[in-house]
Amino acid sequence: MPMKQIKLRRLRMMLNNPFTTSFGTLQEKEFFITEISDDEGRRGFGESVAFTSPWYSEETVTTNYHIMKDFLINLLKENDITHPDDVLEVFKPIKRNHMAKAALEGAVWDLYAKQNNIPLAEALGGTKKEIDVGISIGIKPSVEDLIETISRHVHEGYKRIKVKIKPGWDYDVLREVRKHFPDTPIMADANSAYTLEDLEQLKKLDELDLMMIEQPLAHDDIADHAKLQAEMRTPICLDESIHSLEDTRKAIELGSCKIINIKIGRVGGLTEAKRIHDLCRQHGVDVWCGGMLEAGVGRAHNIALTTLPQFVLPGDTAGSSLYWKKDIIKPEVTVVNGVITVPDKPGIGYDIDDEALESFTVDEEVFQL
Ligand SMILES: O=C(O)CCC(=O)C1=CC=C[C@@H](O)[C@@H]1C(=O)O
Ligand SMILES: [Mg+2]
Repeated sequence: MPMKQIKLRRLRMMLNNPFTTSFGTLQEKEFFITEISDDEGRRGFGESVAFTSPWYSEETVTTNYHIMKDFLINLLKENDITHPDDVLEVFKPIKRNHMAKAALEGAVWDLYAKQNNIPLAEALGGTKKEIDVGISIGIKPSVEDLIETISRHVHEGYKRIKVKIKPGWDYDVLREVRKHFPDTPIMADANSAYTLEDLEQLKKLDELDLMMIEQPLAHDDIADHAKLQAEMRTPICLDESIHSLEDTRKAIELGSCKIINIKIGRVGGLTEAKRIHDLCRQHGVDVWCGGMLEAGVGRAHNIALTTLPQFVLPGDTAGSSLYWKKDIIKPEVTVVNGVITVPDKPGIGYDIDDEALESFTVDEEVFQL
């Protein structure tokens, strides 16, 4: 694959609404937009998803920069890439740092699709023309506030509502939510806030007919989740503890979950995401695409991945305007009645709004390949 140069841009964007999880509140997002160009002037784009502090995983915006600049870009320089799937292999000597790897691999995939004049979704083997999406709601100051927010999004047509929970903000809150929305698909995300000592409290959630409970136990656990799943009727979905195809295989073998949330950044890129998808398909494990409060480029990658057939549950890729006053792609991602129409232009399918991109850039650096 012809590749000429890489540009790393550090961006800073304000979220429209603060996002609160069991770890704290996020108001601003800092991340990298990676751009790989070829001699013909084609440009492939990727987006890093780590946060500024390591609360979700060990990676941060700064570790992403260090790993890309000091290791991964050199590996791209030194190795021939004939297909984007090669990138996973080329990056193998570097342990973990999946979000840094995915940020560069995503740009290679977009460039490849553009060089072949096909949509990224098609390059990945996806077939859906439309995808169903849900929305993730952060922890709110009061139950009334939460009910009001859910009500707004249910009326907008989002296909499922994800509510963040933590000890002290779980069963009673969800019971109220269920009372107000008896027929809405509702799920809970605990971001690893519980242990097996909370078994009785977690089992109470079985009454509420939730679609699933996401990552109730430790961020690095697969074994205890298997014990919990054996005790609960509600499907468990793993997020934080699935980093690879191998993790997925073990989780399936142990019965740690019935559903997997695939995040491209968390698993090291689109190639690994696709492999995890394929294994889940073989085993009848449902998957959906998670979100990391992405700007337009990351959002476009999520949409392309979601066109694969085993993404049978609505993902977290909501419309751009819920997150940003202005996004960095044109047009922005729009959701109508909980559905996104997959773009059919080559690559990620959305144009980059260069003016917006420039306006959010705080730093940039160019590397020749
Ligand atoms: O809207 C989105 O992009 C999804 C938001 C969301 O639920 C999450 C974003 C980032 C970290 C987590 O708190 C979380 C998740 O765990 O899925
Ligand atoms: Mg989660």
